[in-house]
Amino acid sequence: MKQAVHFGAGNIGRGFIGALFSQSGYHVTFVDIADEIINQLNEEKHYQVLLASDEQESMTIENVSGLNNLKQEKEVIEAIKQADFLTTAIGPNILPRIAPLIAKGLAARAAAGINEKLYVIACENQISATDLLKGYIMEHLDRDVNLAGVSFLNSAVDRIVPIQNNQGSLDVLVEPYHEWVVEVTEDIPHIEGMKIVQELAPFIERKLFTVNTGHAVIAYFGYLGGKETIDQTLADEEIYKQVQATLRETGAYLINRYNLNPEDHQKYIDKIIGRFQNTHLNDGVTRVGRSPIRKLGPEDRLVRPALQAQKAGLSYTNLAKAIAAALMFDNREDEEAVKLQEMIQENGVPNVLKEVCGLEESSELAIEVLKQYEALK
Ligand SMILES: NC(=O)C1=CN([C@@H]2O[C@H](COP(=O)(O)OP(=O)(O)OC[C@H]3O[C@@H](n4cnc5c(N)ncnc54)[C@H](O)[C@@H]3O)[C@@H](O)[C@H]2O)C=CC1
Ligand SMILES: O=P(O)(O)OC[C@H]1O[C@](O)(CO)[C@@H](O)[C@@H]1O
Repeated sequence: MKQAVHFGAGNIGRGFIGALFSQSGYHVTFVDIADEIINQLNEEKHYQVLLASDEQESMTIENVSGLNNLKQEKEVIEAIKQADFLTTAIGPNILPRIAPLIAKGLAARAAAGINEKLYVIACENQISATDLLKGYIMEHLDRDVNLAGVSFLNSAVDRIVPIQNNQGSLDVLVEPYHEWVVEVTEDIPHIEGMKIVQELAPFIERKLFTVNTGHAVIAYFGYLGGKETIDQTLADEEIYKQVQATLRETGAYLINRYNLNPEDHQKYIDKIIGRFQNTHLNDGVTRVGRSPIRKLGPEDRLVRPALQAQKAGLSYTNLAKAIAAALMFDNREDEEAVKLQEMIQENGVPNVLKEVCGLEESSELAIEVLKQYEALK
């Protein structure tokens, strides 16, 4: 049987990427630090993916097992030796932590003279996540290790999978929509639901700066407004208009940059807003707003489109307002939110804009964000 090794047996791992491999006839070995999930995968050997829709369809995901990367290093290395695909959905900040073990697996493959193809794909909300992962792996590999059969492919993943409200069960509730786009310039085995493109940039920017920007706007304004979930927040007319105005700004940048058809792009935006309104998902604003330091990074969903819009002479006021709202995300349960608020308390917003967002104090965007921050306060 063909083999996929997937790091991260969480929501996207079980509810999206692992499920597609299983449905494509692969055995999926999930690698995770969560003992409970790993043990359950090995005992039950299957789980359900449930669609968040009126029809409540479900599908059984079989041929799955689990390994704990902290306790079963040898077994993970062996699984990587046998793998046809190695994927991750673990969070961009965790990639450096799993890279040493992946490097050991690749070195073991090379030492055993295994020349079969292995495709490595990081499935994270991050531009060029696989390139980043490759960089971390290379730091732990000797230069002479033969990687001839290994292809590192960048990708964009889009499926809303909320935090699961079913402690003790492997089943995952997911939205019906999904898109997995992989940048490939060679022949690659067919995987159900994987879309192949020659150039990923338009796809990942369109997705990050529409789905993720829109979601972030809802999450941060929803949090400020004391809302619990994304669909509840969107029912607030003022926030709904704020989301639309922000997506008009990212849309103008995307249309200009990638020569998109404006009508088609508006349809794309409308469809995404419809996905956010799904009442079956019960998706919390704190999940969607999680890790604000990462989300405020220079290459991420708020600052990058704002800077690009500014450079292109387009409006970015609403994006600046969203950045200001993100700076106010003071969820005590979120490690990064706590750190962000400490940074603001200790050094002030202009310093955070420089350190976290890469914005000089005198830059037009920093000045606009500060103005919006004061207004929101
Ligand atoms: N949930 C969603 O709707 C979407 C999430 N994504 C991206 O997918 C990635 C994963 O997100 P989720 O599945 O939502 O997160 P999650 O928290 O449900 O899953 C992450 C998994 O990684 C495991 N993990 C953490 N540290 C580890 C380590 N050092 N070694 C091995 N396993 C470790 C956790 O135990 C957990 O099971 C993130 O980059 C996210 O941005 C992308 C699209 C949609
Ligand atoms: O997973 P992240 O990057 O923390 O951000 C949450 C975002 O990711 C998603 O889970 C899926 O794209 C969205 O729901 C949301 O925009």
